Order: sequence, then C-alpha cells, then structure tokens
Amino acid sequence: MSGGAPLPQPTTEKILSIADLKEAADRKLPASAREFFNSGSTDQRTLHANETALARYHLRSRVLVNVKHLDPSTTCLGRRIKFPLCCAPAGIQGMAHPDGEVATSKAVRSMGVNQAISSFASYPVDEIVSAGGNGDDAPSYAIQMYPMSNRGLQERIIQRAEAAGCKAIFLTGDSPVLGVRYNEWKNDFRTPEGIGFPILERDTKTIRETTHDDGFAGLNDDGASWERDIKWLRDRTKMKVFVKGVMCSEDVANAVKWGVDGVVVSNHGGRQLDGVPGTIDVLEECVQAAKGSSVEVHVDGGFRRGSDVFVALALGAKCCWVGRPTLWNCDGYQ
Ligand SMILES: Cc1cc2nc3c(=O)[nH]c(=O)nc-3n(C[C@H](O)[C@H](O)[C@H](O)COP(=O)(O)O)c2cc1C
Ligand SMILES: CCCCCCC(=O)C(=O)O
Repeated sequence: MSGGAPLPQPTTEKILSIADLKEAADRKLPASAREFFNSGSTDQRTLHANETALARYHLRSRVLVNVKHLDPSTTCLGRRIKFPLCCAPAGIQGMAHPDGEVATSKAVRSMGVNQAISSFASYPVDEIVSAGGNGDDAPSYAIQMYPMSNRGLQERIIQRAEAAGCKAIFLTGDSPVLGVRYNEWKNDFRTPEGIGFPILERDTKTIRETTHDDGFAGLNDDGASWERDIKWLRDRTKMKVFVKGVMCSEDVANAVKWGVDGVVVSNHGGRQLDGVPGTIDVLEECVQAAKGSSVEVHVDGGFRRGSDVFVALALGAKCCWVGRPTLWNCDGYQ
C-alpha cells in the first residue's frame, strides 16, 4: 500500500482478548524471545492442533436458566481456587518481565488461583513461593521437574521445593529429549545475559555457553519409567505427584497402577512430539480411564477463552492450565 494518511494509532491499547494480548506481546519482544515463547516443534502441527481442536467444539446452550449466582470455584492442589484455570510451568519467565515467576506468583495470588513452577524458572523456588504471601489466600504451588540424570540435584530440588511449601511435583514425562524446535536452531537461541536457572543450580555463564539442546541433554534422564521414577519420588517426598504430558488412556491406566495423584493431559503446548493430537481430543478417553480411581485429570494446551475451559470441564477435567498467555502479559527485556 502506498500514499494516503498514516493509519491512526490507538493512544491506549485495549486488550480485550488473549489474541490482543499475544499481539501486544509480539510487538514488545525481540524475535528470538518471541519465537521461543510462541513456537512449537518441527512443523508445529500439534501447536496448531491445540487451538483448532478446541474451536471444533460447540456449546449446547440452554435458556431461561437462573444465572444470578454462579460459582466457578473448584479445588486444586489442596485449596479452593476461584476458577478452574491456573498458570502452567513455563521456563525462563525472566525473558517476559524482569520479575519473571515472582510476578506470576503475585498475579496468581490476586486472581485466587495456583501456579506450577518450571525447573527452568528464572528465580529460586522459595522467592517465587514467598511472593504469594501467607494465609488462606496464599496460592498453592507445584514444582515441575523432569526425571534427571543427576539424582543428587533432583533430590535437592525436591527438598527445597518442599521446604518452600510446594504442594505437588509435576513430573514432566514427555521430554526424554528436547523437542526439535527450528526457531531455536535458526536463532541460535541463548538465554539472555543475566538470567540463570537457579532451581537447576545453573548460572548465566554456564547456560549461555551451551545451546538449549545441549543444556537439556545434560540434565534429563532418557531412561525414565513409571516403575522406577514414581516410587523414587514417593520415597523422597510427601508432596503430591502428578505426571504431566499424558496423552492417552493407557498412560492414565499407568498413573492409576503406579498410584500417582493426578495427570496433566498435555502435549507441552506443541513443543515436544509434533504430530500428537490437540489435548481436548484425548481428554475424554483420559477421563474415562481415570474413572473409579483417585487420579485427578487436569489439562492444558491452547486454552484461550472461558468457553474453552468450560468445554474441558464438560468433558470431565478437574482444572485447566495455561502457559503462553501468562508470558504474553509481558514487558519484554532489554
Ligand atoms: C516458553 C514455554 C516454556 C515452557 N517450559 C516448560 C517447562 O519448563 N516444563 C514443562 O513441563 N512445560 C513447559 N512448558 C509447557 C507448559 O507447561 C504447557 O504445557 C503449555 O504451555 C500449555 O500450552 P499453552 O501454551 O497453549 O497454554 C512451556 C511452555 C512454553 C510456552
Ligand atoms: C535448556 C532448555 C530450556 C528449556 C526450557 C523449557 C522449555 O522450553 C520447555 O519445556 O518447553
């Protein structure tokens, strides 16, 4: 387009939807951070499947129903939360805002919901948890971790999380290796200067010397299994154990068999195995497989509006989680 007057620019940005929030974030973040947050693995089929699958579900509405007093609250990680949507573990939040996961902690407190803390958080677990304050309104926290090859480090992470007051471990089971993320390779993505992984006891210098692929490979144990890793955790902690990344009924049956407290139906926001379906399309089979057991079924992946959450609840989920929308509420970094 050429000529004509320049289009008027809004003086105050109105964020009315998660799509608006994403657009605003896209303008604030440098390309490497934006792509790291937004992208998925290889062809990004699964990334897109999360949202397109949700869009296929339609609501069967009713009329003349008294909706004066509605209560969307539920219980999650041992407390009543105001509505069934919490902040999923997403690493390197210091790249979205200098206060990173500490800011997220304050936000979940003010919204009356819970937070899961990535082991790749930019802040130590005790700082994040204490930012949520004390008392009845304090959020519950889960510490996310991968099965690790350094068992000593994994034990220290568990002990520090338990001492900080975390209520659960989210053991991410879908990442024996890091997903193939072309954006990270193209951008030679490195965690920015000044941001460390304190939970993993890694400082900026060490992190920046390795590519993400290499950094991940040194930490994760690709020999993990239900029989080995659930018992190993149970022997070391009183925190609840959830397995994150479950995508089929067979693995929910494993969760029941090995006595975990819950599963998060998740494809890691399309960042791990590309080609698996949108999570909403496997939720029902997972809920059915957990029936009659004490295993709670939670879900994440592409939730962008209240009615998406409603669909998941209608299909039997206990609670939904979001990753990217938290990051899109960002300031960027210099
Ligand atoms: C930038 C980013 C970092 C993430 N880091 C982790 C992580 O460290 N551990 C983990 O289990 N999941 C991680 N996830 C996946 C989220 O926990 C969650 O499964 C996913 O983001 C949900 O999809 P959504 O972003 O569409 O809401 C990450 C996601 C993003 C976008
Ligand atoms: C050194 C690897 C950083 C991975 C951070 C977490 C993440 O991107 C994901 O799990 O997805």
